[in-house]
Amino acid sequence: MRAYGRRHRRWNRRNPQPLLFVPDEPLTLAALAAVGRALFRYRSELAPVTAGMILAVGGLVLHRTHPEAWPAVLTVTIVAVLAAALRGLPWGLTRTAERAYAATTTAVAGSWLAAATALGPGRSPLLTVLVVAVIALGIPWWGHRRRRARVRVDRVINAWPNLAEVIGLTGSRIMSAVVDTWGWRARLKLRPGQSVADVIARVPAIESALGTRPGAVRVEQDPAHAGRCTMRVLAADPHAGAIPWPGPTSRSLADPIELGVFEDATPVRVPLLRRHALIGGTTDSGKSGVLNVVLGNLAACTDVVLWGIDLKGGMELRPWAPCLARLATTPDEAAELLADAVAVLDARADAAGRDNTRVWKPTPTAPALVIVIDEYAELADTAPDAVGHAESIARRGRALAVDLLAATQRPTQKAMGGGALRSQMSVRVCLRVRERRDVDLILDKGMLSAGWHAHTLDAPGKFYVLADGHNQPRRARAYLVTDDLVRQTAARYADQRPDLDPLSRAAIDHQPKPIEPPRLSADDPEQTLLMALDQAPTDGLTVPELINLTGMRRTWVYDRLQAHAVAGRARQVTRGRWRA
Ligand SMILES: Nc1ncnc2c1ncn2[C@@H]1O[C@H](COP(=O)(O)OP(=O)(O)OP(=O)(O)O)[C@@H](O)[C@H]1O
Repeated sequence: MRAYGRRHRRWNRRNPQPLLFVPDEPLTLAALAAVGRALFRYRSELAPVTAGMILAVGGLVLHRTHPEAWPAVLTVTIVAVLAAALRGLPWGLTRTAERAYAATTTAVAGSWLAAATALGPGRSPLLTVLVVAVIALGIPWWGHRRRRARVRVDRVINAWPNLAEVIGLTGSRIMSAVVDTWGWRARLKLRPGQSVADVIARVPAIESALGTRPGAVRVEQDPAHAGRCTMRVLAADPHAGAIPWPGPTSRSLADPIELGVFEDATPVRVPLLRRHALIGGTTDSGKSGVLNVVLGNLAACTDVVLWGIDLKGGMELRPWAPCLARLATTPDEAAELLADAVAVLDARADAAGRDNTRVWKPTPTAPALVIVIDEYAELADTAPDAVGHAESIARRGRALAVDLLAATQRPTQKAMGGGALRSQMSVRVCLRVRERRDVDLILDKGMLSAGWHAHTLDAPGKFYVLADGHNQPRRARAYLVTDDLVRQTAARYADQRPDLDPLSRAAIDHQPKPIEPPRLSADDPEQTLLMALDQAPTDGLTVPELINLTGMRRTWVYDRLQAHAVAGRARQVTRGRWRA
């Protein structure tokens, strides 16, 4: 190209020449350049054809110059086939299918070259065989998912400088990129002055520029360098389906609890010993689901006594009753339970002071006490006295192994009884929230702008976790503990539950009320439900009453009621009240 306007030399700085360019090379050269660029761009797709052409030319040259060299060609082929099949060499292939493909292709290509060296590539049917082989071996190549992904990534890397300019990240560079099971990830080096917050703020623009689905891009800070980050592009959502709970992995409170899995399939392990935990999220975001995973693990720990507070009439925690030493379902019971926990705390603090020990080390004979509270806001509203006790436990409980685990929809100042409690909770699990600002309420100030975008979580059980060892906004999904698994797990570990140590027991100056068993008792909850519906009063029973009677979870009761309604075995008398 050259600048237009040799005839307009009079143009100078004051009267600038319009910036017009015309090609000064012939059209054929421009066309050749375009074809060359296209061949280079599609070099991966064209690789089988290119290989076929190289073989044809190679065969011709060898036949003309060294026709007697075909045994040497065959020997090299055998060595190359063995290297590809056994070691994946020279491409470093690890998968069996890829090694088999490489070995087959090498064997076919080498045999053809040996034949062409001896006989000449023009000898019938060698050319036909070559064309058929290129097509037959090309099909798996063209269809190979990882190869196509790699090509796409290469193109993005090449186009990144332009894309970055459009997105508003001018000067950033992709340093390396790797294709993985779920998509690909790249290490980004930012221009001096740019920060990861700038990249996070531009995630929707990046998704648009890369042409991905919305919500496909994740950005993680490089812990070692403020000007670097990892950008993950997920071709498909690894958390699209529910992940079944594999069963308890902890045997002691000292073991971290496995809540679910991150998007790269690594498990989410959260330490709970000497930590209070807050689980927040809007309604139906999966708070009880996370509580179930935690309870399922704690039920298997022989050094923890579990107490529960569930002011929804025991709807969520009653199924765990066999493993709970106490369950409060009314505000008065909750206040009493927390007061007793403070008494335990005081006794332990006294003992620790006398013995000059700083921390209470949980053992099966001197277990920790974990108090699980479902819907903390309800407690703050209906039992304000209890809030003072909860705050006292939050402030002093960690060293003495009395921990709180609270779930709530919105941990506002009011709901958290002033916020003193929240500030003591060092494990935060944030499920889907309705309003963006709730992210900062549940996690901490500034977390929303730091990339903890819980308002974009799109399925129950998806969460972000902030805890020791988890300070990056990585999405995870909690395991799903089905109602049947809750029942089985609670029944399995019921006999192994430890009692409080004598010191703590003595601190509680009254005999706690035993957990009320369900009024009807058939072994099969399905039978219990049908009996309850049969014997229900004329205005029917509410769902919480049915949960109480069957000992099953809300979702189970709803599902069974729908099924019985369809089969004509149950009907809704008025809204929310059921009978046979
Ligand atoms: N990890 C999970 N994977 C898949 N589905 C889940 C998961 N956790 C919960 N769910 C489903 O989401 C629904 C709501 O879950 P859950 O009752 O735990 O929500 P919640 O936040 O406790 O609701 P609420 O605020 O009304 O008590 C249920 O149908 C449950 O089966």
